[in-house]
Amino acid sequence: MAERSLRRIGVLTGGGDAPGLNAALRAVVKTAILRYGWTVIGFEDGYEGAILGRARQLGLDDVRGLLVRGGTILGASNRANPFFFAHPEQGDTEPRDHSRTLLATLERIGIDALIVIGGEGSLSIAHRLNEMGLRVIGIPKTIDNDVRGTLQTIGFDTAVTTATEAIDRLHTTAESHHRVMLVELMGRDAGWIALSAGVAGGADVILIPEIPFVLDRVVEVIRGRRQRRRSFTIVAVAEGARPLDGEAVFERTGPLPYQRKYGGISLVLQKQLSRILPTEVRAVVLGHLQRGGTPTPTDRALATALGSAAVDALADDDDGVMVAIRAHPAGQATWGIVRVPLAEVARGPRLVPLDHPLVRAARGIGISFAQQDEE
Ligand SMILES: Nc1ncnc2c1ncn2[C@@H]1O[C@H](COP(=O)(O)OP(=O)(O)OP(=O)(O)O)[C@@H](O)[C@H]1O
Ligand SMILES: O=P(O)(O)OC[C@H]1O[C@](O)(CO)[C@@H](O)[C@@H]1O
Ligand SMILES: [Mg+2]
Repeated sequence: MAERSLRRIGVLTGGGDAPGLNAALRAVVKTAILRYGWTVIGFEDGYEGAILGRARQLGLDDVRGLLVRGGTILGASNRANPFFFAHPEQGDTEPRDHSRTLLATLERIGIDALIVIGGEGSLSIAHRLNEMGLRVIGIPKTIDNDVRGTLQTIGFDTAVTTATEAIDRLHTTAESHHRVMLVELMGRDAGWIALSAGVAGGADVILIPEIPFVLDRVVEVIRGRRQRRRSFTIVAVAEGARPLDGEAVFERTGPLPYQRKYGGISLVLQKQLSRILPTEVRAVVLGHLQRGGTPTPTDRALATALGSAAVDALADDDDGVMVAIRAHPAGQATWGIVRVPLAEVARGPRLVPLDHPLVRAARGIGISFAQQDEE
């Protein structure tokens, strides 16, 4: 039987943490033990633990209470990349390719297959390791929701819930003080959080990386609202948003193209708008509040379904795939689980399509994206 051929599986949580990671770990461990009788080894701090051999067995007692707990009991890392890693015990002064070190570590610990719970970055790494012969199953998690092949990632719903609540709160104070409030939301190169929370929170302007903005258009919206006796304006800004004639605001964290840390666009806009407008303009960077705290019921359910399905995929002898959420083709349920090749996931981040129904609806109700040719 397939389930007897796999006895000892590894699991790690890569990239930034996200609410629901622990719920996914719980589902992996419980399904592996209760349904298949396997042993589960958890690697600490993402790929770092898999390279350095920092690992521990996870039993049923270790995952008790995890459904509602934010973060990840294994620790995470959004820096440790086995293909570009400075090994502390091998005297590396510069990062180099340690993918073979990782494979040797897994072999030494006796891992048959690895479940990688990660975002687009960690799953791209998982794809490369799979090409080198490691048996891998991916689970999509990231508050950014930027993973190809799945409708939704674990953590996104919680981040949008937190961001929406923040916009709701900013509304009342903005209105009382007749201010322009800019709220900067995470998401890297994708605008999913800003779009979803912006629409759900009733923002007046939404700036996302997929639609480069024109500052004059933002000014026009604020002035237009004042003329209609709306004395305040809420602007939801994705951290990766960029002006049509300029660049996003980020720091480089390394030489590779994806080694960027976004943040600060709302403060730049605050200064620019303050120079032009008589109105008071304030900026709020919501930051890691979006990644913290207990997962929403939706994220708990997705994490449980995806975690359990990843173990089933291994039991079916599947390999090199990510378990994903798709609209249910037969329509008996609102969603179903499919398996998507990691090669597809590694093609790059999933950005907001310009014809997305939320973009259309936002425009329909008068929300501005500050686009150059906007009506
Ligand atoms: N396209 C890529 N190919 C290979 N490695 C990547 C890629 N993008 C990012 N990485 C590396 O993968 C690791 C994790 O990436 P990243 O920080 O983007 O997290 P993630 O898995 O996408 O999750 P999250 O976006 O939620 O933080 C980092 O070491 C990063 O340098
Ligand atoms: O925790 P750090 O290293 O500041 O990373 C922040 C980044 O991670 C994310 O929260 C998740 O990918 C992004 O939205 C954000 O740009
Ligand atoms: Mg990512």
